[in-house]
Amino acid sequence: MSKLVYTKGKEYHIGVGAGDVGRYVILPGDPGRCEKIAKHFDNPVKIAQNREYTTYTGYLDGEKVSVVSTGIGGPSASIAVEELIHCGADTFIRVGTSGGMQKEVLGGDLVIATGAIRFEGTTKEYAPIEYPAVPDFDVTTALKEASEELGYRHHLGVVQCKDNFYGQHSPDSMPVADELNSKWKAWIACGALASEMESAALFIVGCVRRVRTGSVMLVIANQTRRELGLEDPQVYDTEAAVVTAVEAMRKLIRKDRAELAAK
Ligand SMILES: O=P(O)(O)O[C@H]1O[C@H](CO)[C@@H](O)[C@H]1O
Ligand SMILES: O=c1cc[nH]c(=O)[nH]1
Repeated sequence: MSKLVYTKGKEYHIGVGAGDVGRYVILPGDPGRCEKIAKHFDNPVKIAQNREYTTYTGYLDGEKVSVVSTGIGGPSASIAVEELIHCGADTFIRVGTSGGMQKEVLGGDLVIATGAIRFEGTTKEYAPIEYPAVPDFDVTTALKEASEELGYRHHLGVVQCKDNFYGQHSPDSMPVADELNSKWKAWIACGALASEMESAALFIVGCVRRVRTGSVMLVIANQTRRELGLEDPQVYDTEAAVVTAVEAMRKLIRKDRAELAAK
């Protein structure tokens, strides 16, 4: 496979190379969330910043771990994951924000994805649409256990991914309003918990490249509740999702070590 090279030994977009990042990587969308996540690592060091991709590397339980922002949407998220795989990473947890879809999914809750609706373009260039976007079972279990132990209100289930943020929030302003509205209604009827933009790409790249992926999202608000005239608490502090992802990563590191030691 041919590889573009940004500077010698560095990946073209993320600007890092083998040895700069750990096997274990936390992936926020927002570059501004990286420093906050890196504060949970031991000895965090800022490694690179290029386009929407900011990278810090540090340690958890003595294991090298990194945080790399993906930017918004499937195209930039898939690039980050592909290039991190080139650098040796194989375990990824997305820490994002999302909008609640079911009325019991409140602002401030966490959503741990068990699957993602592929209403976006990136994954169509990887896999036929019939193939489901699903995370790794062990990563998802680690996220579930971490959120339970930390006592955070959380939900496990399917998330909806799209490319058009304002197609979610102002569907009636779009020429394809009928399609957007009827599908949104169907996804809610099927049980989709929350809407966001990167998990489908992360999960499909994970399946195709045989690496482990998972996602935890803070719910910042819920338009279904607003439409039903219910109270709609709005929460923007992502710390609960960040701590859940960090603790889940610690669990995976310990589990991997125990499995290696038992071999
Ligand atoms: O907060 P992040 O991780 O960026 O995630 C969500 O926020 C952005 C939209 O506001 C999209 O990237 C969406 O997936
Ligand atoms: O409503 C929301 C909130 C965060 N991210 C989204 O994609 N949608």
